[in-house]
Amino acid sequence: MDIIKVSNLHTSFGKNIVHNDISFSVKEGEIFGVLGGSGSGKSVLVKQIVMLNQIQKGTIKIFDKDISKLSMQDIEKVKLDFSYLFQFGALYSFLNVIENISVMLKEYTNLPSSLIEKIAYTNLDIVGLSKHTAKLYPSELSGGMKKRVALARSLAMQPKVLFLDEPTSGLDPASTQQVNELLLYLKKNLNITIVIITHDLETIKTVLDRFIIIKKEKIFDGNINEALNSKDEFIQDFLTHKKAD
Ligand SMILES: Nc1ncnc2c1ncn2[C@@H]1O[C@H](COP(=O)(O)OP(=O)(O)OP(=O)(O)O)[C@@H](O)[C@H]1O
Repeated sequence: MDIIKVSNLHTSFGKNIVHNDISFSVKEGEIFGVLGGSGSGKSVLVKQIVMLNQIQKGTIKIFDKDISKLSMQDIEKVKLDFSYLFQFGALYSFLNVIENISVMLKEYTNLPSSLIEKIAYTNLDIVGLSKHTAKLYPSELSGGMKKRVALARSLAMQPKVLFLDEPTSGLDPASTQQVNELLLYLKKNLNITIVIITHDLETIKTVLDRFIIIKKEKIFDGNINEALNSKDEFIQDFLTHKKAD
């Protein structure tokens, strides 16, 4: 089943044409990548899907519903099924780890605080952090740990679709590998669809089920083997990082 279906999307800012007739779909349960060089419109595209940016031309369907035709009530409902982790998804510096993970639950649910704490600890465990980290403040965490806490906060609301903008940016290779393993673990153990913006070759090769590459137009749609077999020079350069940044 298609969870997201983007059709004939056109986006421009003044004379800057960012998306020229982009269509693709994301299937339930897959880890899907949105790839492209810097400024190619990846973030704008994902923000249009999560309804933070306006669609100028074209349609986006979520769970088979055209998002431009949703009622305010439906928009709120769909937004609860989504979790969007920004590139620099900052933690609240004045809250400890477990409080950071609980923030959304406190704001958007009426659950008793004892249950919220339980859910927060469960998600701390899911992202591979021990309960000894629960009372630490963000300034006491490594970059990789901060990413895990931000991920735990996103997962706490039990989203159907998780959107991640550069989940491994700024991490060393070992932490990158750990986050990649975590994403595969989430896919296997939680019933979740993940859409990732990434430049990271390791993530592209080991984590993504399928991906698109955009460069105004969609220039690729498929899996890593298909991409590696492509005769397109841009795609080959992209996959060897000559053009990814
Ligand atoms: N609100 C806006 N007004 C004008 N131009 C915008 C706006 N938002 C984005 N852009 C332009 O749209 C283009 C795509 O931006 P976007 O942030 O989606 O790129 P990206 O592919 O995510 O880049 P990066 O990999 O560097 O994060 C850029 O040229 C950017 O300057």
